[in-house]
Amino acid sequence: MIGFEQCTKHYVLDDEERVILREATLLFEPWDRICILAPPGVGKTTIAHLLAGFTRPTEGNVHRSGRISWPLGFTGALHPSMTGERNVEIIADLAEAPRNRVSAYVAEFSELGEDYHRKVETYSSSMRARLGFALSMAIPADTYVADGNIGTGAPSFRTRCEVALEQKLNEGAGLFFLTHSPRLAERFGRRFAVLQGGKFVLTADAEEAKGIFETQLVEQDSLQQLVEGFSSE
Ligand SMILES: Nc1ncnc2c1ncn2[C@@H]1O[C@H](COP(=O)(O)OP(=O)(O)OP(=O)(O)O)[C@@H](O)[C@H]1O
Repeated sequence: MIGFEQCTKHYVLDDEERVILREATLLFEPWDRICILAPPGVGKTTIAHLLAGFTRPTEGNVHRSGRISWPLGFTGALHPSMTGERNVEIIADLAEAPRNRVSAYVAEFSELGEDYHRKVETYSSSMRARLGFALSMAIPADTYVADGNIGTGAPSFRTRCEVALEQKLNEGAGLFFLTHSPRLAERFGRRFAVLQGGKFVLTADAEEAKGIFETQLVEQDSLQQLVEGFSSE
């Protein structure tokens, strides 16, 4: 099993504590397809980073085994003064994946054309994002980690990303996906949860998760209006 066991994660910023997880447990098989619906700003990226091994829990354990991807589309490892191609070669070597195959896949998938051979610092943010997502799909994983959306940029590229991920899942890979999109959760998930009070709450199906999530959105909106009301007084 992989996942979270009695896991607490909080940040302290300017004496203010932000709790993301509070003694939360969610254990699953690497090939499970878990989608967690959560409103904006409650910690989706942080939780994805915990499972990807980018950050550590404040308390408790994160269990990782097999090949767990970094969050899909992650671009933080790209070195700006190297070309897209050189970055891909280095990352393929580190992941012990065949660099020629990985590079050919990324060049084609990212649709960067000649820019693939230019320095990453010359890329627009959407070009970086395309490179990052193509790389995520090119490096094999047993469990893919994602937060937010699947893919980025133009609708045609997003569709391409969704189709590519679906193919990996159909081939047997697992998915741990935190999102605010019920559509994406329903499309990619087989088990569903919401994040509530810093805990993972598994639901019977996508419909139940969506119901709880929509209530959370309404509550978040009401709270926001309340705060704005106070600050304008
Ligand atoms: N390194 C950090 N130090 C302090 N606070 C942080 C840090 N990283 C994130 N946070 C805070 O933790 C909370 C959750 O952030 P996170 O990015 O994980 O949420 P999210 O659900 O992915 O957000 P969004 O939906 O906007 O993408 C936010 O209040 C954020 O300001």
